[in-house]
Amino acid sequence: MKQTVLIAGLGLIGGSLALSIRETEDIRLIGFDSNYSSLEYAKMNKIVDDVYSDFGEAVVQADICILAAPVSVTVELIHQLNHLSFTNPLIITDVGSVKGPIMEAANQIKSENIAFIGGHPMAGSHKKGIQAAKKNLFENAIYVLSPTTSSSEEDLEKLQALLTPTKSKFLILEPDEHDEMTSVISHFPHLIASSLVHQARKWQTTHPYIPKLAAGGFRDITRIASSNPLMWRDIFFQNRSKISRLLADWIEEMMHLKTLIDAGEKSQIQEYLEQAREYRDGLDSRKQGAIPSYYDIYVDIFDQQGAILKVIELLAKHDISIKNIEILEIREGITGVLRLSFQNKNDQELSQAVLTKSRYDTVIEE
Ligand SMILES: NC(=O)C1=CN([C@@H]2O[C@H](COP(=O)(O)OP(=O)(O)OC[C@H]3O[C@@H](n4cnc5c(N)ncnc54)[C@H](O)[C@@H]3O)[C@@H](O)[C@H]2O)C=CC1
Ligand SMILES: O=C(O)C(=O)Cc1ccc(O)cc1
Repeated sequence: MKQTVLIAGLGLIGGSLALSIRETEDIRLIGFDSNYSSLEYAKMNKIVDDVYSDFGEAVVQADICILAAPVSVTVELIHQLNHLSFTNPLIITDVGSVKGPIMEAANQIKSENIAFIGGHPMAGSHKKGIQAAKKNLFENAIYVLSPTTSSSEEDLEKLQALLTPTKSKFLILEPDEHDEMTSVISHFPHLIASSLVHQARKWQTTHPYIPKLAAGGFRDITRIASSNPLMWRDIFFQNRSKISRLLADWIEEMMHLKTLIDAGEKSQIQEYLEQAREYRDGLDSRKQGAIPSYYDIYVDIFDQQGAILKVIELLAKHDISIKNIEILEIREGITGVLRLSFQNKNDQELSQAVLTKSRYDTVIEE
């Protein structure tokens, strides 16, 4: 019998999940969103079979429901469940970047027919909305699952089976442990990235060349500051106690660094940098990182008109999808370097073969 799967919140993450599971046999995929144009887009592009603008009407039909709205909305939707009646078993999961408040709301679900399993696919982008959704967004990413006392082993297996087409890697975590770790490796770095951008903006008033000088390093470390402010506001608010603790630690760490800098402690500063480099280099993010790094290739190009386009066209001809492109260095008349990022090793290796055949110099850093 066909299972009905509801995705509540058809944005970047909900839309990407829909795209990766929609070809599964024997499921009817339905979507709910408060934004009418997202519903229309999802229906027009056959991302889901049917759309609903009323959560209650949609969720009572579902066998599995994925809540993919902002964290605070997800909490509200969970509370709404207590005003509905469920006659058949229903597995509910979510995709929220913070688990604590969502699991707290889930613990208050009254219906015995609902099994709740927290979830968080650890991949995304700075874009938002269903138009930015991608079928392979979660490939190779960690997908955190947090079962509750309301869910059985069989429920967990059913959910994992549904999510298998995402090609992500499941990791079972306690919600609090999840929130602690994501505050360190995702939420807090985001705050710092935004603060660095603010610092540069302040200095620009007296140093107008700052934007021209902002090179690869500044761009690398502040990339995530270009993400969706509404979503991140919600994340900071929902995980504020953990983030505040990290801020206090960070301020202490900065004070320590200031002491070293003010005292001109060369050797201690070098040791600090060496220790950081050692730890950073040891993080083999492809094997153990929560947020996977992409598979990169560095390509030498010459500063000629259309040089970048030629590389892109060459790869497109071979149906290779590029996840990200960055120009690392290009000055007039001089060789530049393009960093191309791919979703998986296969695309990375295929691209290298294609580019080498066309006489490009490429490097893959191990
Ligand atoms: N963007 C990212 O990189 C990642 C986001 N997440 C989590 O995924 C969730 C969704 O984020 P995105 O898809 O990026 O955001 P988005 O802004 O692309 O999508 C959110 C969707 O929720 C809908 N929505 C907002 N309020 C609603 C309401 N009251 N009722 C019904 N629908 C409503 C919006 O119309 C939109 O379609 C968030 O909880 C976020 O923490 C998880 C992993 C990565
Ligand atoms: O693009 C990046 O580096 C991200 O940080 C994506 C991301 C954003 C939010 C999440 O909860 C998980 C992953």
